[in-house]
Amino acid sequence: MSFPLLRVENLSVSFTTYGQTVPVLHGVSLDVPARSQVALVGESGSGKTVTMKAIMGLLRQPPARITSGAIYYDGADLLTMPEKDRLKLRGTAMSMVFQDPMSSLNPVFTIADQMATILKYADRRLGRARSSRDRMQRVYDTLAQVRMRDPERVARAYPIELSGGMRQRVLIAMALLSETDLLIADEPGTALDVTTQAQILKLLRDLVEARGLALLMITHNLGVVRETCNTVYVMQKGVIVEKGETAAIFETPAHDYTRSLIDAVPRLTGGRRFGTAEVQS
Ligand SMILES: Nc1ncnc2c1ncn2[C@@H]1O[C@H](COP(=O)(O)OP(=O)(O)OP(=O)(O)O)[C@@H](O)[C@H]1O
Repeated sequence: MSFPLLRVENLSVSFTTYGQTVPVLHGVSLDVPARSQVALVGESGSGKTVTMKAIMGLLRQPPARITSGAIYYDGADLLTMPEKDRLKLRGTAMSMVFQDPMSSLNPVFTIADQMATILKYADRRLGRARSSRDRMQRVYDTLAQVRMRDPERVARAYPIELSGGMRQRVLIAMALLSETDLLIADEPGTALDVTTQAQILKLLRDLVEARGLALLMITHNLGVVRETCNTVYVMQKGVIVEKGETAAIFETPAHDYTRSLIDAVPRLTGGRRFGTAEVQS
């Protein structure tokens, strides 16, 4: 059997709180082939974050419990492999870009400190030797790759000294530090104004394409999907209700729920789409 880079197969998860068990994912399956850009879209509470956490091994069990399924990375089941092998993959083969830069960056350390630490751990996990000078050079180079004009100044800064857009770019740089094959992005730029978010999404798409990475984008916004992904999985109440090429999904959505997500797409140009009519603000 040939596997895509990432395959989630028949994944079911439930949560037990106050003695009550509530299933939240019901047999979720999705594929992310190498070098593809795939979106998992659904409204708040549909189960996107739980899916992402299960993939990254960040689901706390309990209260969560994976009741069925498998998650294959490069053909190996992440759910049954020894924890040390899984840790090796996280932050090296697959990395995350989080949506909220302020809570993902440590306010008391400079950007350089935080990036160098990530690099140090990635090097250690991969058994790679690198001097601290080489490490700093790599930090500057990576900041330049996310289009920071003055990487050395940014590296010296504390998170509070940077704008929201710059902080989001730092998070992308952090995810790129390791030679990752798969980037999982959780609504990057959501907290930013639409123009800055559009720049962040373009940057992400350019980097993913230039480096031949696979991208799994998690979002509630089909507008973000249109900017970044070729394939879409639509999730509702823990079930994948529709899957298809992005253009086809926008053209002929098969599911009522998908149609309602399309109708709710905020325009990056300002304005909003209601049905087929476009209203400019
Ligand atoms: N720790 C938890 N304990 C109990 N239930 C949880 C927990 N985490 C998530 N859930 C439930 O799982 C379901 C899916 O939540 P999830 O966070 O994956 O949604 P989401 O699609 O990512 O939403 P959002 O876009 O708001 O982040 C929700 O019903 C939520 O209440």
